[in-house]
Amino acid sequence: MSWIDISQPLNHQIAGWPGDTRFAYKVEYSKKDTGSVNIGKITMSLHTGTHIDAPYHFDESGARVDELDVNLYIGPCQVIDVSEFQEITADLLSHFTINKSSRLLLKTALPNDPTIFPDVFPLLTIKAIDYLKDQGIKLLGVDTPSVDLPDSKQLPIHHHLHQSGIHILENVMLDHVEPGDYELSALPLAISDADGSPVRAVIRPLKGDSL
Ligand SMILES: Nc1ccccc1C(=O)C[C@H](N)C(=O)O
Ligand SMILES: [Zn+2]
Ligand SMILES: [Zn+2]
Repeated sequence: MSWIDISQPLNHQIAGWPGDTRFAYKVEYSKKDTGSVNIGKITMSLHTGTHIDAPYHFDESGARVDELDVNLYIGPCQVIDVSEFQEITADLLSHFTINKSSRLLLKTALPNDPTIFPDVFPLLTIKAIDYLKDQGIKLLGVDTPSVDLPDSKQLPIHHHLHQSGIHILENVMLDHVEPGDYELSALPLAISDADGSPVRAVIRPLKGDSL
């Protein structure tokens, strides 16, 4: 089975977080300059497009990107469709059979348009996070720019996920993905001390017995 890209393309059209560093790419040294090669340069917030949050993003003493276990970001995952709901509650999640893959991707009601920063998007309740913890989830992926409200200063959902041992992957694209069991690869870059990292997130269907 082939891999399916669930990453937002990094280009000049991508919607960044309001007020944060926009994505830019240019050929800083051209083949004409160097006589041999084109050398590109990017400028971006580490929270642009499909990315992971290191706990240090919201907690001064939290782990940095290079301290995170790479095994979190590769392995079995489940995609569930919660797109009928504006709030993701424990009750709603309890109607799905969550498998033991420890990685969960939520396909929410927010349509995938990397060029638009949405005003509102679905959020998890605190009890929903407790439920995911009880189900053994270690990595939660969402198709929204954040797991908290855009103007939140307290970031209750980030903190509660962290306290529950659940790591965060944001801005995946799932509109073209059917719910089901997959294998995920969404490795952060090896950036020392960083608060987050862009990832290339891909999934491929798992056969029934390979969990
Ligand atoms: N760039 C920002 C600037 C200010 C406040 C938040 C951000 C975020 O990127 C939030 C992020 N996406 C998050 O939820 O982890
Ligand atoms: Zn982030
Ligand atoms: Zn976040």
